[in-house]
Amino acid sequence: MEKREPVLSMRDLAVSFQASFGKIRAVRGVNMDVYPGETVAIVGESGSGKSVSVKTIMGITAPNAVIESGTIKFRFKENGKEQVVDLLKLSKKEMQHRIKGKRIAMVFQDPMTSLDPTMTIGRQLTEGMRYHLHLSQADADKRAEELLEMVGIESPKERMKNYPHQLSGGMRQRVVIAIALSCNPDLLICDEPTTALDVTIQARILQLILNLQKKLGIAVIFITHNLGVVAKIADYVNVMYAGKVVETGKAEDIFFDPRHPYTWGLLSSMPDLTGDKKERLYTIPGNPPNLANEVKGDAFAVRNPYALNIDFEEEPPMFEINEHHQAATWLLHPDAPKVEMPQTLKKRIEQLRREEKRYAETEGAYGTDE
Ligand SMILES: Nc1ncnc2c1ncn2[C@@H]1O[C@H](COP(=O)(O)OP(=O)(O)OP(=O)(O)O)[C@@H](O)[C@H]1O
Repeated sequence: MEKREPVLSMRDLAVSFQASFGKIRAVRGVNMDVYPGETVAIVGESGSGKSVSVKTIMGITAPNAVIESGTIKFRFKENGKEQVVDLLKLSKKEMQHRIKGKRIAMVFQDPMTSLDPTMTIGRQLTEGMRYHLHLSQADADKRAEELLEMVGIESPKERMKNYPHQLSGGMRQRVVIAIALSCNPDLLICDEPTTALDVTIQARILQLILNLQKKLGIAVIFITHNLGVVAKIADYVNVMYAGKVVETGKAEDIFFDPRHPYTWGLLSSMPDLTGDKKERLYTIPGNPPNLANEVKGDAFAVRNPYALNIDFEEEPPMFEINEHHQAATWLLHPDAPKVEMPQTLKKRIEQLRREEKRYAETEGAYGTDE
């Protein structure tokens, strides 16, 4: 069997920001692999470094960002030949010409940040195709119409003449997705793509991304702090805390066999995990650490009811649970005391399993595409 190679492979990425009071260590050594045709979710509380990690992939970090270390290898075909480049070594011009919008595209939370209010939808859709794919205006127009149709926009010919403000929020995000897909990227990065939309529209946009991902077979990195969303879309999950990935695994590892107490906390505090509205939810005590200070030991220790003495002294390495599941917690050290996840979480996971089974049996879609 042919060896599977990741489309994107991030190693030891560390990014900090220069602030007037010192350095903020926003991303502190992140590894991540994304394979063709698979969806990798990044989850974690606000400020855990999700956005900074993916913005670094695109080379769009803030001017005060400093890349302290790391490599981001990206594999793609160029002129029929396979290429592997370290995105961190490419110039701005090369990123613009060879990668951005062409081979890696991004969908942000607020569609208005990606759309130009002064340009028609048609022009915004065709620009990238003309620049990257060298299509004639007529061919680009034709493909733009097809793309709008694919993302579920009716009367595409008419819509092409509209300006962004003439569309609803949900429609605007569909247009952004169409633009992102217009040059057939190998990797699509979605940073909270549904958060700014109202709940019913959120489900539809999510279903759209899911359908397109399946249909086109592209790799997707999906950032969210909603684990309910992750359960529906992800093949792999990276749980981030204070600038690090603290647990990584297949979706079933993270949802059915979580090992890091932070993941336990996240799963216990997610309201839409099981859909039981009456359930009383857990809140992870305290706040994430201030990354302007040096972190000693495990950054989660002070909030962790299961912390061991060593957690306050030494940072835990990644312990392997199986070949695709790892977690950075001293609880997995062979000498650590046996600690189990909280009973209430165990019950939630059992309920989630039952729901998954029911969902699989009925093949029920949650939300529809239209
Ligand atoms: N330009 C900047 N200057 C200083 N600090 C920054 C800058 N950009 C981000 N940060 C800090 O970096 C850390 C990580 O931010 P990031 O946006 O990646 O978090 P996140 O996990 O994506 O959170 P959210 O879910 O709220 O988007 C935060 O502490 C944030 O305040």
